[in-house]
Amino acid sequence: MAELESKGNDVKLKLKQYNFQTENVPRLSYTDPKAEKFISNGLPVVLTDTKLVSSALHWDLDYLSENMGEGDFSVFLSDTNKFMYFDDKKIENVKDFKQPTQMIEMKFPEFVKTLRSYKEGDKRLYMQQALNDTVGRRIVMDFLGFNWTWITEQQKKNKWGPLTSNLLLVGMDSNITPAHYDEQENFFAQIKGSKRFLLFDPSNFECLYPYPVYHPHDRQSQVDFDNPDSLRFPKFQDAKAYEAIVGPGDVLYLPMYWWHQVESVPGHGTVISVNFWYKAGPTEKVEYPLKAHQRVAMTRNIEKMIIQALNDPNEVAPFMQAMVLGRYT
Ligand SMILES: O=C(O)C(=O)[C@H]1CC[C@@H](C(=O)O)C1
Ligand SMILES: [Zn+2]
Repeated sequence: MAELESKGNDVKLKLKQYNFQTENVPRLSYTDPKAEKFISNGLPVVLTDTKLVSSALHWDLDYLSENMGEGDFSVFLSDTNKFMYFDDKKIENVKDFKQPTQMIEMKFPEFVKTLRSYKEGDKRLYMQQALNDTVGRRIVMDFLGFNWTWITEQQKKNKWGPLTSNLLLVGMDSNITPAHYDEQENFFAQIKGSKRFLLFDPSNFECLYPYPVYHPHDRQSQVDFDNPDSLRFPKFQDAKAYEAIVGPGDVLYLPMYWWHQVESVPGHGTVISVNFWYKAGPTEKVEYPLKAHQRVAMTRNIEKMIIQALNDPNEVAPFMQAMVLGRYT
């Protein structure tokens, strides 16, 4: 991280600047009591010394090529540096939906070869694949070497549900995952290269205009951060961002429902990360006023109920407008 800090201004220069203010996410040792407090309060924090993925810090393209085994890996291709997620099960709900990326299955060596032969104008690549039991023995050993003691203690202390997956991310620098939120708790471990996170508290729901729940881009912001449409999205300028830059060995606690845009920092070549997604724990006691993320969860349930009841995504907007316009406005 020192390298990044010493080039503080340079990194800032290389990084895109947006028109919203950003505040830094704290960087703390995992031994700092404040760090545990952030996690238990569902606030983002960068932990600098968990050694969570120390056993994988030697991972690079050659090592992974030799040891990732014979499995197929999901590789996304994009004409731009943006890789917006979409749920292909919801494509039928939206007429003329244009897929922003294509996904192809590749063996790891083939992925590396394609990555290394990339030239300007080619489709950009981003491998995003949950680690599974098809990986080679060395990767299994590295995986077993993760600091499971610490992370399992966090899972228990915060009463989270089970670990659902570890997503391996291998991408080109400058790749961007546009702003979205997930419904799981996440420890995001950086292995090679650096990533910049722009994070927004769930209460920014009104400023980030998520797609409708029935849309393939459910959970993704409709706002193009590079060219925000202030007429359609007037509150975007009020969004309050936090920024975290993570380098090898850093772990970002990314609370569920927190919005995040993830940018692979230019100039570092291949960027490798692994995330740890945990199901949320049970809500023990409902306290009022409801928390922002609980309100978001409520909007999702209401939208799902209306979609199911009307059985036609095109009827949802008129129905909700009829319910609200002139009555609650
Ligand atoms: O871990 C998460 O929640 C994500 O959104 C991952 C999916 C794309 C990844 C990236 O680093 O670009 C981040
Ligand atoms: Zn995410």
